[in-house]
Amino acid sequence: MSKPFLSIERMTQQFPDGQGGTLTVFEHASFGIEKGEFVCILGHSGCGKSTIMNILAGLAEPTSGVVKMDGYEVSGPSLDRGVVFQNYSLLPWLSALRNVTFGVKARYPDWPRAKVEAHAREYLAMVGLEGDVVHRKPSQLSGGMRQRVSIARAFANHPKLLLLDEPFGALDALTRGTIQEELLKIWGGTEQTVFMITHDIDEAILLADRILLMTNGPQARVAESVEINIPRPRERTTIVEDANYYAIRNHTVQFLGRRSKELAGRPAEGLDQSPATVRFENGHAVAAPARAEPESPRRLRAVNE
Ligand SMILES: Nc1ncnc2c1ncn2[C@@H]1O[C@H](COP(=O)(O)OP(=O)(O)OP(=O)(O)O)[C@@H](O)[C@H]1O
Repeated sequence: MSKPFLSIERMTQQFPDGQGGTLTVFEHASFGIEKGEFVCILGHSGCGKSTIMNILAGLAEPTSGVVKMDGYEVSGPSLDRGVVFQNYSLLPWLSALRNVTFGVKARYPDWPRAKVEAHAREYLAMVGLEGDVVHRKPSQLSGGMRQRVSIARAFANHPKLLLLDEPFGALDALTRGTIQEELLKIWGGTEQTVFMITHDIDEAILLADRILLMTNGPQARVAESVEINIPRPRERTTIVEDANYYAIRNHTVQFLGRRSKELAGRPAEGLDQSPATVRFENGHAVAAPARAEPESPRRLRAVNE
C-alpha cells in the first residue's frame, strides 16, 4: 500500500506536568492523510488537538516520532504549510490587502507587483471582500471579515497543506455558515489538503471527507476515522436527507459523549495505534477496508453500533 501524502508515524508528545512529573498527551499516534483530502479532528478540550496541529505546522517538535509530507520529514515552518488560527493572527499595521500580498510576495518573489496584487485581490474576492474594504486595517474590520482575510491569505499562498485551528470558533452562526461555504468553494477548486480542528460536529460533517475522533487526555489517541461519504457539493439544508447523515452524526455524538471517556488512557491492542476506519452505507455501519496508514498492516474491522 502506498504511503499517504501526510503521514504521522508513531508520534508521542510529553510535557512536564508542573509537579516534577511527565504528562503524556498522546503516545505512538499514527495516521495518514491523502492528497486533496479534507480532514477534521474532534476531541474534548485538552486531548492534544492543538499540539498535533503545532507539530504538523512545524511550530513544535514531538517528543518522538516523525511527520512526513510528500515523503519529506516536517521540521520547522514552511510556506508549503499554511495555518489559520482562531484569533486571525493578521498583521495589525497592514491593510487587508497588504496582509495577503505580504505572504504572496514571499511565496512568489519573482512575480511583478501588479501580479501579486491581482492575485491577492482575487482571493479576497473569493471570500467576499472587494472594493474599498480591502484597504482597511484589521482593527477596522469585523471579526468575520478578519477571519475571511486570514483564509484568503492562507489559500493565496497555495500551501500544499492548510491547517485550520478552529477557524470559525469566534464567529456568529450566520457568518460562520457563509464562510464555511466560501471555504468549501475555494477548496473544491484546488488540490489542497486541509486538516482542521473543530468542536462542531455539524461543521465537520458538512466540510470533511473524514473525521478523526480522539479519546480524552492524558494519553489520548486518535481512535477512529469516520468516513463522510456524503456526495459533494453539500449544502446545510439538504445534507440531512442523505441516508448516512444521522448515522454518522449519532456515531460521533456517542463517541464524544461516552466512548471518548471509556477509551481514555487505554492504548489500542498491540503497538498499532492507528485509527479504526468507520464507514456507513445506507445508514448502517459496514466493515471498512484498510487505509494506507503509515506502518500499519490493517485488518478488516466491523463497527458495532
Ligand atoms: N507547552 C506546554 N507545556 C505543558 N503542557 C502543555 C503544553 N502545551 C499543551 N500542554 C498540555 O497538553 C495537553 C493538550 O493540550 P492541547 O492544547 O493540545 O489540547 P486541545 O485538544 O487543543 O484543547 P482545546 O480543545 O481546549 O484547545 C493539555 O493537558 C495541555 O495542558
